[in-house]
Amino acid sequence: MKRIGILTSGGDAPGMNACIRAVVRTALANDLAVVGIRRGYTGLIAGDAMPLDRSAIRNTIHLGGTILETSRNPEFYTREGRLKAAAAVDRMGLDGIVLIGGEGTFHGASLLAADADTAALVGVPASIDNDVYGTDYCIGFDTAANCAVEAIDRIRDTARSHERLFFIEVMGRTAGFLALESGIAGGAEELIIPEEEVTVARISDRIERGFIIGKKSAIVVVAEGKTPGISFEIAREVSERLNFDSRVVVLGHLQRGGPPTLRDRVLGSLLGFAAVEALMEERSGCMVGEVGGNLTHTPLEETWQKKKPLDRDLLRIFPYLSE
Ligand SMILES: Nc1ncnc2c1ncn2[C@@H]1O[C@H](COP(=O)(O)OP(=O)(O)OP(=O)(O)O)[C@@H](O)[C@H]1O
Ligand SMILES: O=P(O)(O)OC[C@H]1O[C@](O)(CO)[C@@H](O)[C@@H]1O
Repeated sequence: MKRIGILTSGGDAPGMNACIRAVVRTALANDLAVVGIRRGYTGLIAGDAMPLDRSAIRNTIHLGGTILETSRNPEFYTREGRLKAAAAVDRMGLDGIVLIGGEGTFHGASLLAADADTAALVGVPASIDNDVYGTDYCIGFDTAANCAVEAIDRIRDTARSHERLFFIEVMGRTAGFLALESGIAGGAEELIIPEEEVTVARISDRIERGFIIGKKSAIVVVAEGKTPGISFEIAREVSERLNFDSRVVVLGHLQRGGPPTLRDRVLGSLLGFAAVEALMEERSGCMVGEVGGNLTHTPLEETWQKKKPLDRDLLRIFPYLSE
């Protein structure tokens, strides 16, 4: 292992820069050359790389987003696109690549490894959705969840003052991690997550029960699921059923930006170090993660083929604490 590349792919996540910084510093300390590949798989296909030295990553640990930029690249879904990427990896003379991204990024990486005899590939989980199997937390989740809790706190002030029902939609394409943890921490009255069957009748009944026992306002946290903006329809139906005024707030991309929390900086640093260590141990086709406080290596295929479950205990306590 002499020369490695690093890229960020999929949605940006706060803490990606801490991870890039850790990869660069660990690699340089071990006499490996590092190049940054710009804009995820778009840059990999184009061979768009820049040398990364100590000055490139200095003063970046506190920055949200990704200094390498990122993309969602349609061409990588095709074998032809991935073969172009493999050819570019050869041209760039890379022995290994650290891929920082989510489950889609690792799905693409697994297919790249199957299509071509290419550089060693090691993934680092980074997604505010936290939906990657093989790690308790993904880089970026903690910052996004704290952003959602702050928003819920602010909305609670106005909800209480006006005696209103609010639907707050958080991100999480097919996963309820953000909704569950921010809902518990923000004291939400109800949760709507893709992992659970939910009906307008159930939501309405729960809110009504709260009113009967003396609540004057309520907050429902909704995971966007596959349909961002779904909260507007749900809010309309619940409002009609209860004959009670409601408002909707979609947090959207607000949750993806901002300085990473301590947890995301530490996780990014740890997993960046671990990724370079894995490459030096001649591992390939795996993702580094942290499970139960231990560093782990999970085959890339498992990271997207297996479904990461929500914390059962958090799901169990929610109905008791929300009443
Ligand atoms: N099934 C797939 N086959 C080939 N490439 C894929 C596949 N899924 C995703 N990719 C590639 O990986 C990129 C990133 O995936 P995706 O957009 O799903 O984000 P992600 O890594 O899951 O991150 P996030 O959780 O933030 O959305 C895609 O734009 C595409 O280039
Ligand atoms: O930036 P885009 O392409 O709008 O992606 C939005 C999606 O990305 C995620 O934020 C994950 O990064 C999902 O929760 C959301 O559905």
